This record gives sequence, C-alpha cells and structure tokens, in this order.
Amino acid sequence: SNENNEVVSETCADENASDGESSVQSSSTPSSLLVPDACGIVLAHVSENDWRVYSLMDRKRSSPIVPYGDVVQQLADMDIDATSLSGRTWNGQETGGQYEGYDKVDSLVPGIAMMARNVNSKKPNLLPFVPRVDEAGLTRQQSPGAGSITHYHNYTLFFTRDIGAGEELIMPNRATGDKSVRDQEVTEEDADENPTLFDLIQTGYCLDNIKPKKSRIKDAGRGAFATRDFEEGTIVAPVPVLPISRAALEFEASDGSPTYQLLLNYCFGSKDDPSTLFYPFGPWINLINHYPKTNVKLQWRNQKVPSASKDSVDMMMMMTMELVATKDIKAGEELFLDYGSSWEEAWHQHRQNWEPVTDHYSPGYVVDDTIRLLRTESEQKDHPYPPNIDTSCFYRYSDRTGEEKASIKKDSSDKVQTFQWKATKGLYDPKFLRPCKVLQRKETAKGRSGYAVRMFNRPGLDEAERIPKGEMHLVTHIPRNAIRITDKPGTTDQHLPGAFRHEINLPDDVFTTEFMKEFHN
Ligand SMILES: C[S@@+](CC[C@H](N)C(=O)[O-])C[C@H]1O[C@@H](n2cnc3c(N)ncnc32)[C@H](O)[C@@H]1O
Repeated sequence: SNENNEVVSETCADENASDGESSVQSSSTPSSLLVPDACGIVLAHVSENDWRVYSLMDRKRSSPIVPYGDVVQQLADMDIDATSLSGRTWNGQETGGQYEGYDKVDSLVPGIAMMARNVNSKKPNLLPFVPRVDEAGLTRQQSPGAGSITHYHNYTLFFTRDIGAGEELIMPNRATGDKSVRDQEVTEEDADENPTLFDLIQTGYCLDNIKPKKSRIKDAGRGAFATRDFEEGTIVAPVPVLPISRAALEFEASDGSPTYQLLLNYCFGSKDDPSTLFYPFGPWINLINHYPKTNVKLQWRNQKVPSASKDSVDMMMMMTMELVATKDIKAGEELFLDYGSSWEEAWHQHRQNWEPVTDHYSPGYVVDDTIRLLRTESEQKDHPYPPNIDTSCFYRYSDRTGEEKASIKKDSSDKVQTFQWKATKGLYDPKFLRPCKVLQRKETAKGRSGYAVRMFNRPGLDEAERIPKGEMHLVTHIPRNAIRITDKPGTTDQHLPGAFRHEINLPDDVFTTEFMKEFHN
C-alpha cells in the first residue's frame, strides 16, 4: 500500500501543477499554514463555527478519497446522548460493529467522515465502505496490547460522483442522537459561500498528510505515518476535540470488573483534572503512538488557549487543536507523540502484570475465514464452535414480495413462516447482518452448500427489519457467503478483563490550569 500511495501522490502533484494554482502560494503566507503541493483534501474554517472539507483537485466517481481509511471506535452500551458525542456517532450496524455491545452500539468515525458536513440540504458525495476488522497482531494469547486498540480500521470513503477542484465534500447523514448538531452550526448568511481554490490553499488545513500502517513499536498495533516531508514547525493536521467526562466512559469488562470504554485510550487528558477528557478526531491522528523521541506535538489552534465558558460547554462546543512537526519529518516516517510519564508508567505496569489468555478463543473474523461448511445446530452439539462464536445472516425482512406477504398464514395458531432467501441489491451491507441459527445443510453435486436457518432480531436493527414478536421466521436456500461467523456480544477483545486502559496526557501548556478549571464544575 506504500507504493500505491506514492503513485497517487504523484498523480495528484501533476494535476495540481497543471492548474497553475499551487505556484500562486505566496511567500508571505506563514509556512506553518501552507497546504502542501500534492495535498488533495483540505479543511477550511468558513467562519469560527462553520468548517468544511473541500477537494483540491478533480476526482472521479467511485475512487477512494485517499487509498486508505481511518479507524472506527465502537462504543458499547453507552449513553451517548448525555455527552457531547450526541449527534456525532452512528448506529453501530453502519460500521459492522453491532455485536460489540449487548443492547446498543454506537460508532465514532473520526477523520474526514466526522469532519465533513452532513447537512440535509446538500446531496452527499461521499460514501464509506465497510471497515476492515483485525487485531493488528495483538492477540490475547500473545500480546499485552490485546484489547487496547480498536479492531476497526481502514474505513475508506469513496466519491459517489465526479468531483471538481474546490467542491465541498458532503457525508450522508447517519448520525444517531441529536441529528441537528452539524446543521445548527450553519447559519443563513454563510449558506453557500464557498472559498476559492486560492483561499483553500492559503488558509486551509491539509487533511491527507498522514496514513495508517502497522506501527514500528512492539505491541502498539497500528501507527500514523507521514505521507510527505514536513519541515519543523509545519502543521501536520487539524485536530478538533470534543470534551467528554471520564465518568461517561466507565464500563464493565466481560467478567463484570470495572474498567473504561476502549475510547479512553484515544482521549486526551490533563494532570490537573482527570475528570474531563477530550476526544480528538483529526484525520488519522488517533493512530499516533507514544514514543519518547517525538516528532510531533499538539497545540491549540492559532496557539490560543480557547476560553471554555460554561455556555460553550453547555452547547457541547468543539474546539480545534493543531498537530505540529517538532522536527523535520521525512515521508514514510512514523509520527510519535509524548503521552506523558503517567501513561508510560501505567503501560510499564501493565506489561509486567500481563498474562496470556489460555481459554479456547478465536475471533469471529478468523473462524469465518477458516470454515467452509457450516455446522447445523445439532452437529454443533458434538463439535461446538469456540464459545465466543455465533452465526449471522445477511437478510432483509423488508424484501419480501407482496405475494409472499399475502401468503402469510393468518391463522394465529401457526406462527411459523418460511421464506426463500434471495440476493437483492445492497444486501451485503453490515446493517442487514443479524443472528441466525443453522438448522439444515444441503450440498449439491457441485459441492455448493445451501442452508436453512432460523432468523432472529438483534438490538439496533431498523424497525422495518424486525420480525414480529412470536413469529418463528425460517429462511431457506441461503448460500455460505450470506452467512457470517460473528462474535457473541461482549466477547471481543475490547471487553477483555484487564485490557490496558489509559488516556493520553498532554502537557500543562496545552491543558492550562485555567482552561481545565473552566471545565470543572
Ligand atoms: C491513540 S491509540 C494509538 C493507535 C493504536 N496503536 C491503534 O492501533 O489504534 C493509543 C493506544 O495505542 C497503544 N500504544 C501507543 N503507544 C504505545 C507504545 N509506545 N507501546 C505500546 N502500546 C502503545 C496503546 O494501546 C494505547 O492505549
């Protein structure tokens, strides 16, 4: 993917040069604000509370906005609406995270997905594809890092149509909770004033300076790498942050022991006031690991500590930081922040106490790859799957034809309904994945298998997809590829007892005593 990216950057550089715009960058602009030549996407603050994402070049429909994606954090059974994350999370089923909780899962989609507007008055031109899921090598049998990083990554955004240079990028509105959050920030006056390409290059923040890759640090998982060279003092990424209380992240591991949501590991905190944390969602900045020899640091936007008045906290305000190069960085280098000494001590302690898990466990995505023929419920009595494993089917209850609906037996004594599975457009979207139990397997002469299953509901399923209470819903002729081996709720690594949890501590000159006092009440 390294080579891939290089190729893309080159093409971008050419396009940029040919429109003559990049040579206009005047030397009077402070170098710390200059958008790099090959940059493809920028964030522009149209006004203080209205910031938007723009493409700096012509782009083709169906191409990824960059050839890799950001991480997704799954919030398990959390009361989002009591926090400033309300209206900024998605239903967990949109990202395939529906089994990460018992009752309710919400997804945070940091980076461009959360930064681009999703105003209802505008047609979206971005669409995410399903994220990849894996432990980045940190298995619970082998690594003290197991359960300390999100398994959901590479959540790539694609253009839904051709895009011209200077066009705003718009996300589909999938927010749960207070859906009006981003709409509210758009006032009548600034309705459709788009900055010129020249303005974007002069005053924007480049959003594709960082890419994800496996970290060079042992047990750290994935890391953030520079996509181009940076001089010391250059801004690498804008980092909007949302305040969130530590109490909101309290959580129980699968054995009931008190811990925190995995999100804690991605939040910033201060020494002064451990009760208030800040969730950063700058592009790929969630992937920056700790290392004492740092090459980046965080500072407040324009180097001004914002005032956190009671009003703005009530409005669930968002503030912006900047990620700045503290030395010259070469393209391909990993970025490192200083997480602070208490983080370092906590990690050291955790390493010392860590013991490998020896239970029979294999994550759903691994078992799914391994198993060709699925076992029926009765076969599983003799040869069970690992205890954390469930089966799920891609199925749309709402797909039934009028004829099929009419044929539903009105006789209330017979609650068994049987349908034949069919592939329909868009069916393989993670939101149509739901629990199902395999009752029967039929193999054809060609070695293909077809299954009969009983379908179930799960929390978070759209209303139209729910099987009515009391109905036994059977579906036949399901192919193997429409059935997935999934994880039982509460069994994945982010629920693992004793998994490492610690926020990232930023220095006192970022979270000044005064600033933190304003948040504390
Ligand atoms: C903000 S995340 C960084 C991205 C993370 N590596 C990932 O793959 O998603 C912070 C977490 O990364 C891991 N991490 C960061 N720096 C580390 C280090 N120096 N050694 C071990 N783990 C580290 C820890 O699990 C930490 O809680």
